Amino acid sequence: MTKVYVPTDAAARSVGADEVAERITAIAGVEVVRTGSRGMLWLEPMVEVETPEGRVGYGPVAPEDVDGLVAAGMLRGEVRDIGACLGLVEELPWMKRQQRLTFARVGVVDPLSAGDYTAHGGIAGLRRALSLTPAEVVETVVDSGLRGRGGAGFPTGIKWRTVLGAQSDLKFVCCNADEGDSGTFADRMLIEGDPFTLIEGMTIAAYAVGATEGYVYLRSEYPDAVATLKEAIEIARVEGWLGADVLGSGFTFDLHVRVGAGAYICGEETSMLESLEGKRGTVRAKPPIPALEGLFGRPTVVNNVLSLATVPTILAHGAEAYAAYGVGRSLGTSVFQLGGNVARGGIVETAFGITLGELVNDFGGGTSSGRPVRAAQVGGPLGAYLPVEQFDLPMDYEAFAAAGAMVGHGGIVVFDETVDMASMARFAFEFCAAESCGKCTPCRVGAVRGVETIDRIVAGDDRQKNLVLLDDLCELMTDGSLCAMGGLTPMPVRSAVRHFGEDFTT
Ligand SMILES: NC(=O)c1ccc[n+]([C@@H]2O[C@H](COP(=O)([O-])OP(=O)(O)OC[C@H]3O[C@@H](n4cnc5c(N)ncnc54)[C@H](O)[C@@H]3O)[C@@H](O)[C@H]2O)c1
Ligand SMILES: Cc1cc2nc3c(=O)[nH]c(=O)nc-3n(C[C@H](O)[C@H](O)[C@H](O)COP(=O)(O)O)c2cc1C
Ligand code: SF4
Repeated sequence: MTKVYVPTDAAARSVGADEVAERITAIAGVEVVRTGSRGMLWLEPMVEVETPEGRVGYGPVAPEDVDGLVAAGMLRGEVRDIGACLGLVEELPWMKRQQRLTFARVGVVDPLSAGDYTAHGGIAGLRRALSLTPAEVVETVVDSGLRGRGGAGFPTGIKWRTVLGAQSDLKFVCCNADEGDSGTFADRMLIEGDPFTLIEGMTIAAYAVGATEGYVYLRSEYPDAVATLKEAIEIARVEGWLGADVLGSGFTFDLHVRVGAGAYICGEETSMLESLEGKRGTVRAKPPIPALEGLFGRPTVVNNVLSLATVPTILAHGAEAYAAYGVGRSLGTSVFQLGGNVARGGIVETAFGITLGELVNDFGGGTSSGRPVRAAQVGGPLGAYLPVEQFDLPMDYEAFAAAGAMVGHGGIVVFDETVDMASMARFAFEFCAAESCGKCTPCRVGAVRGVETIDRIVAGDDRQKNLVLLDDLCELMTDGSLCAMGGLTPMPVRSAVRHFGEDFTT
């Protein structure tokens, strides 16, 4: 029987996936399977067709297309490529060129089927972890080279080693699923498409450091992810993957979901901890680091969704297998996210070392406007703007840092030649002014003064003097801010001035 996979994630549903599924279900001889999204963003749901001979097509299908596709024989497998059928031929190679480890099951399995999960390799990592000592699990993660996928790139295993070594009667694992950065959506897609992987990763983390309780701090803007994760946790408890005696090992760990309230700053780990404790989300000074004094003052692992969701594959296949991907100190794969003015937006999981240009042009297909690409902002709203002349930069934490940029969470937002970089720099300050927690002066006041300074530069008011003032302000915010909100806002500003200075004249 022909199987048609129709995504269930929020983005796909917002463009009619439920109706597509309904219409296709009515066709004899076709089974509809709802999975998470494969990760390609389109204005129609990306549907995949599989016949007994294998996968025959992957492409966008709007509800009103279904009847036409049936008439064309596509759903009976007579048309080999659904993309070609719709005049779009790029999608299948786009998927095949990826190296999906963290996202291996996303778009393949029913997100809430425990049977599907184990049939596709789920729980193998947890079983392996439970056969090792906690210290051995930690060292496996250290050896894999995994670095924090939330943006800062701190080695995950080293963080866990600190928590393991801390003496306390109570320890926690907290997953940062606040995903506040514009142009990032991988955390959401992972949770909506393969939630058990995150649960498994958190359970392994808890075993490794000696924690008994975990929290997922999930943004309220993701109601589908909240519902999916809560249901997955219930199922995991029934399966014995969580609870008083995980897989009969005697180890106890349970997990709770806490929903944020729309503050970007609550993605900063110490604000997130304050919020989890029921307080207003403001930044705590570090040290002490959360690894030593985190949630309710106890040693706490704080990791991003993707850092935790990558741990099961590392445990299942070994540190060496994971570290075989990547370059330099940027090992493994990263889940890059293409957005903005790009022809084919979506998730691209590949080994580190791929260039920015390959991602934007080969995977992304250039701009959606058809005009030439002018710049990409990498790493969210606090990341640098890179001109096309720098698109041969490899996606590598150190190479980006050397270029005055950051890989961050792997979000890439593309702009065409019509972008005005002075207004983008102004926006960086505006964003900081709106999202600042207000605790320290360089950020709270500096962001407002930054907007005014850029306005004077663009108006041609004492331009040279104000450019110097802008540079001073950026230096002060970088060095004097309590957290990376104020500390990194100068990065997009300075990169815009450095690479696109012509936009700052009247
Ligand atoms: N994902 C998003 O939506 C988003 C949004 C805004 C910013 N960011 C990212 O956040 C980053 C900044 O985050 P940050 O301020 O938490 O970075 P950081 O460098 O202060 O910390 C990174 C992580 O390493 C831990 N750590 C640091 N030193 C340690 C040590 N010696 N031992 C154990 N653990 C240690 C920290 O507790 C934290 O968990 C930026 O680079 C940006 O890319 C991400
Ligand atoms: C303003 C600000 C917002 C942040 N938002 C997020 C976020 O939404 N998700 C995230 O994982 N990390 C975010 N971070 C980074 C966290 O503070 C922290 O470094 C991360 O959760 C650690 O996990 P990792 O080591 O697995 O990346 C943010 C940092 C700052 C300064
Ligand atoms: S840099 Fe901004 S967000 Fe961070 S503590 Fe200071 S005021 Fe708050």
